[in-house]
Amino acid sequence: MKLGRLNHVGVATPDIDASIAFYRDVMGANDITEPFVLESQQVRVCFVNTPGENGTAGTQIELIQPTSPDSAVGKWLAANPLGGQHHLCYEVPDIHEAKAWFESQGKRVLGEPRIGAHGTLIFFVHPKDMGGQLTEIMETPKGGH
Ligand SMILES: CC[C@H](C(=O)O)C(=O)SCCNC(=O)CCNC(=O)[C@H](O)C(C)(C)COP(=O)(O)OP(=O)(O)OC[C@H]1O[C@@H](n2cnc3c(N)ncnc32)[C@H](O)[C@@H]1OP(=O)(O)O
Ligand SMILES: [Co+2]
Repeated sequence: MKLGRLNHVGVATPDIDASIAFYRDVMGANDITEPFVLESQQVRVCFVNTPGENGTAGTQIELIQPTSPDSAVGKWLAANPLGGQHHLCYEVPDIHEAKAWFESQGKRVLGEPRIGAHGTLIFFVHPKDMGGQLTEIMETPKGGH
């Protein structure tokens, strides 16, 4: 498998509007997308775009607020009420090759690849098999960033 760029850091929050104000007013972010609900993942999500180099896209902070306490992020927030780093997302050129690779390494791939918040195929690998890090794998968008 060929590891691509770190596409985003997933940051869970109990209040996405307060987190947007924090990234804008404290962190000086000037490129934050409008939040939208991704019902399939029971999250309200937006992206804080950080500057890249030489005109390339930088890594994003993916702010995720659960729409239900029974969701993956809702459960995580119950144990981490302030929120914080929830997962890392790396790009790969071929999502199906990557899934086969992680399974060959004995890592638990959570479900079949599905369309994620960036509109490309993604899957997650269980944190207990990844040194404690919930890891999202995402197919590199065809048109780049
Ligand atoms: C914006 C949408 C975008 C997209 O999908 O495109 C997203 O990124 S959505 C993000 C939300 N979706 C997910 O996180 C899907 C993948 N996650 C899961 O399937 C579950 O959260 C899972 C399987 C990792 C844990 O679910 P479970 O029901 O087993 O919850 P437990 O609380 O029992 O956790 C078991 C065990 O894992 C530890 N854990 C849970 N979440 C995390 C995490 N984010 N990072 C690290 N470790 C995590 C938890 O502490 C438990 O450990 P233990 O030692 O047993 O207490
Ligand atoms: Co994500």
